[in-house]
This record gives sequence, C-alpha cells and structure tokens, in this order.
Amino acid sequence: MSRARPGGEPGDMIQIENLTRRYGGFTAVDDITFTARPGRVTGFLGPNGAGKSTAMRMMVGLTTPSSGTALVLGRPYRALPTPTRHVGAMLDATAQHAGRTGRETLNLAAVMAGRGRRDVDAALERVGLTSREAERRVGNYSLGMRQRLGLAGALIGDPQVLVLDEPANGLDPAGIRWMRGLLRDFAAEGGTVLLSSHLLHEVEQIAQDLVMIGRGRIVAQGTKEELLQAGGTLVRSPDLAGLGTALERDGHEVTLRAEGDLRTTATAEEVARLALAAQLLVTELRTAGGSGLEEMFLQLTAADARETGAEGVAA
Ligand SMILES: Nc1ncnc2c1ncn2[C@@H]1O[C@H](COP(=O)(O)OP(=O)(O)OP(=O)(O)O)[C@@H](O)[C@H]1O
Repeated sequence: MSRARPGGEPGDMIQIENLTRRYGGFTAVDDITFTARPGRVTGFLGPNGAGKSTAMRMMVGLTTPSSGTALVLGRPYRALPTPTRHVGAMLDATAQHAGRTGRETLNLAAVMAGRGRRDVDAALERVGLTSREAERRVGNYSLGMRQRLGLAGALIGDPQVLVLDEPANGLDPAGIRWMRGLLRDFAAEGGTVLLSSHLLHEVEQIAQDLVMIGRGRIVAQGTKEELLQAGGTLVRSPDLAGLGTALERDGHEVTLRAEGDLRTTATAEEVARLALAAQLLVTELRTAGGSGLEEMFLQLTAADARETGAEGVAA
C-alpha cells in the first residue's frame, strides 16, 4: 500500500472547535475544543455517558452537530473525497452485520475505499485474523474478534487518521498489548490516532496526549506528562496541618486526603525545603504520577460519574 502522509501540515489532524450536540433539553456534548495531532496517539477519556461516542460520531459525519465544527484533515468528514481512504473509523464493533463473514465485511469496506482483494488479505493479517476465521460469520465472532475486524475495516483504506471508540473493549491482555503496538506504530509513521476509553490505565499506556471529558465538557487536556505533573506531590507527615499551612502560605494548593496524607501542587523539592524551614518532619514524599492522574480523573469527573471513587477527598 502506498501512503502519502503530509504529516505536520495543518490539515493533517482532527480539529474540534466549540462542538456541541443537544438532544432536546439535554446537552450530550457541550462546547468542546481540542486538536489531535499527527504522529501522536490522543486518548479521549471519560466515564460512561460522558459524550465520547457522540463527539466521535460527529467527527465522522454520523451525527450532525448542534453547533461548532469537527474537521478532519481540514474538512468536515463528509466533504473528504473517499473519506475512508483518509479516515479509518471504528465506532461500534458490535454493530457489524452478523450474517456476513469477516471477509465479506472487509470486501465491502475495501470497495468503499477503492481497495482490492490483496488489501483485504493484508488487513486481515495486520489484525491477526486467520483466513479460516475470516470465513466465519461475524455473528459467531467473539467481541475481541469483532474489534479486530473493526480495526481491519478502519485500516483498509490506508488512512492517515484513525478514530476509534473503545477499541480495547473485549480484547484480552495479549490483544490489548498487540493493539497498543499497532496504534503506536501507526502514529510513529505520522498518522493521527484518536481513541476513546473510560479506563485511564488503558489510555495512559498508549496515548501521548489526553483529553478528559465529563458530562459533555472537557475537564482537562494536555500532554500526558503535563497532566501527570498536574497530579502533584504526595506528602506524609505527623503534622500535616502545619505542613499544609506552610505550603498554602507559599502559594501552593493543598488537598488533605482520606489516605492520611496530603496532595499539593508543589514539587517534592519545594515541599522538602519548606518542611526544613518550618522544622517539620516529613515521613514520605513522592510524585503522585499515575495515581495522581487517576485521582484527578475521578475528581474531575466525579459529578458526572454514576459512582464516584473519589469519596473522602477533603479540600
Ligand atoms: N440519539 C440520542 N438521543 C438522546 N440521547 C442521546 C443520544 N445519543 C447519546 N445520547 C446521550 O448522550 C450522552 C452521552 O452519550 P455517549 O454515548 O456519547 O457517551 P460515552 O461517553 O460514549 O459513554 P460510554 O463510555 O458509556 O460509551 C448519554 O447521556 C446518552 O444517553
């Protein structure tokens, strides 16, 4: 397959601006703005019902925005010539026609994308479906096999952009690792990947950029490093209140946690210096890192989630 990748050009990405979708009086997607850049995997993260699927459907022209724009490669999806040659989408792997075989499903996708039989074979191989499995009806596929088939369908047009809604759903650990590698390679070759998930851990392992959404609104976005840093520093001390006061006096934000420690926006070094100056004992000092991101995700989306894992967090 030949691949013309303009990589780095302003149009070679997903640009979402003030995108909104209302259903009656309910706003499913509420004024979201973000960009997915080429050469990177962008994780679109949010709890159930946050609006991820609705936003992605708007990106590929399946749902009409109430207002705002969703551009892929500089144009609305529907304005792209042969869209599936530019954008591979997998939105609902369970929606595939149950009566068709995997190969028939891909043959159709190949025709739509102006590709041939050899591309079907290549796509099957790329997603690890054997020719024997490809002859079986999709109705008899496991969820993981459907995800692989969906991914093959998304890849068949040899697109520059992938829009994938919960692609890891139903994959076993080896399958998840395989998919991670595939998407990372795709991005490393200059492609743009936007993938949604409600699991931070899953996204954290693969995405370089993160967009967090809760109740239709973006609650945080940035590079993974930026957001990890925003998780702050965790500190344990016999005099948490005294240390908290000292940190706040120095202009840092402080949160006393139910775990019996304190989270602050200060760096570990800033905490150590302040503790030394105030002659306060510190018994533990560490960067919150991934757990900080998890906590931030739960807190930011707590009001929007059905259950909150952030209980007991005191300001
Ligand atoms: N066609 C529709 N009519 C009315 N409400 C809708 C429609 N489509 C989506 N919604 C509502 O919009 C909200 C966002 O749904 P969406 O499927 O986009 O969330 P999600 O983040 O993808 O969730 P999940 O992780 O559970 O898949 C939900 O409350 C949903 O019920």
